[in-house]
Amino acid sequence: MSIILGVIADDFTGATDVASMLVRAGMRTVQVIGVPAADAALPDADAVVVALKSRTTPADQAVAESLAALRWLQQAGARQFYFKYCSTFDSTPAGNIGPVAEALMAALGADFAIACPAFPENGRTVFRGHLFVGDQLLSDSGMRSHPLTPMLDANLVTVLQAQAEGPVGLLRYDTLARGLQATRERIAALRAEGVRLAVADAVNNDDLRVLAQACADLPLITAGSGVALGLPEVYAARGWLRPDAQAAQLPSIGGKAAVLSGSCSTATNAQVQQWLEAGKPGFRVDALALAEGIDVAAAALAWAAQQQEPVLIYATAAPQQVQAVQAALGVERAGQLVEHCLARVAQGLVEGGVRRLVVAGGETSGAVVQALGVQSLRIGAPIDPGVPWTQAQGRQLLLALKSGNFGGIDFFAKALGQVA
Ligand SMILES: Nc1ncnc2c1ncn2[C@@H]1O[C@H](COP(=O)(O)OP(=O)(O)O)[C@@H](O)[C@H]1O
Ligand SMILES: O=C(O)[C@@H](O)C(=O)COP(=O)(O)O
Repeated sequence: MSIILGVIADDFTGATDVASMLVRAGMRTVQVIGVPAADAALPDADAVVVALKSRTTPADQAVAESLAALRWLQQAGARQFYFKYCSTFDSTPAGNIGPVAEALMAALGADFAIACPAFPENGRTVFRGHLFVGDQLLSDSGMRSHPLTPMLDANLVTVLQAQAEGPVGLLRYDTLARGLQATRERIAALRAEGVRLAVADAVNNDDLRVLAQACADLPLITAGSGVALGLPEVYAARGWLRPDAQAAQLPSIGGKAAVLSGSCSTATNAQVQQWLEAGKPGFRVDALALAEGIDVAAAALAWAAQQQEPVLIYATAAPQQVQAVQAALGVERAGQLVEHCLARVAQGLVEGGVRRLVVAGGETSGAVVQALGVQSLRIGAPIDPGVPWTQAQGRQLLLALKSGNFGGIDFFAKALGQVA
């Protein structure tokens, strides 16, 4: 049987987030790492999420990879497509949300798509086109000082218009509140006005469900993971999907456990601090030492081998420390040095018997998963909203890829506790 939904995700944690949303509602979902070979076996699933690492690459590269993912998903028989980006709309004036969305639309012959990063369960809401993180505007939140994609404007219409060639409009909360018919009519009016991408408000899950239904006949949805919450219901109503209550089952896997953290988000900083304050073992990766050529990965692995309990190895640092490192090394070099180090540590840990690994940070997870040679992930139950345990397919290895800003303060211990 061919798949129903084909998702193109711009980073690896974002991919597990949207996959988790689909699995939760009974859609059997597989996440593949990168675009599979043309002759690769088709996963037995209702939805396939292609995880790219295209959020911060040059826009033309992100477009090319996303189009390759689209072609593969089309060949796999997908009936609808979904471009998943971050619930905090992580991007730069050069992209990559606008260019990728427009390229996918062109390839699908679509004249309209919504753009909605809302994920109310995790505090991301869109109101009058402005993105809130909890009670703060995006631009007042910790995303202001993100190492790679600082978000300085909460007005998504402005942010997206700077990245897009076609006109960007707004689909407002008061239309959604009037229900499906009103939303469909507004979409028709926006299309008639020539709007090609419309930022959609959503302040709660009901809004997301209305959006999912209103977009049921559009070839492409562009969104965070939130809108996906309403899709299984749409597909079930069409008779395409029989929800599977076992969709989130993973085997239990014994062996050592560890946590790697390269995210510098507010949430991850608090999670790392809590772990250390609880007296659990932690090793700090010093980015400046990496730049001096010191073999920090080897030191971290030697230290980890001496510990009896699960370890945390982290580069996570407060915004001022990150800025100081970036001033010394440059943003890209600092990021790459840290990612490369944590990826090597992951390889060493797995070689040393670690079978349950939590990784914090999207780019970091991308580097780790690639270094471990993982090709696809089966998605399990969520630990906290948006972060499921996953199993590297065909391997005795469980991975929890945590989006930087997701998870409660005790996330690391909670995650490990669930698969102890
Ligand atoms: N101490 C540090 N100094 C500079 N850059 C860092 C430091 N720690 C981590 N980084 C880099 O910051 C980036 C964090 O991005 P990511 O892993 O996607 O986290 P998030 O999910 O919070 O966005 C990565 O490129 C990582 O290598
Ligand atoms: O939508 C989200 O917030 C996440 O799924 C996501 O994409 C997070 O990315 P990182 O913060 O870079 O992990």
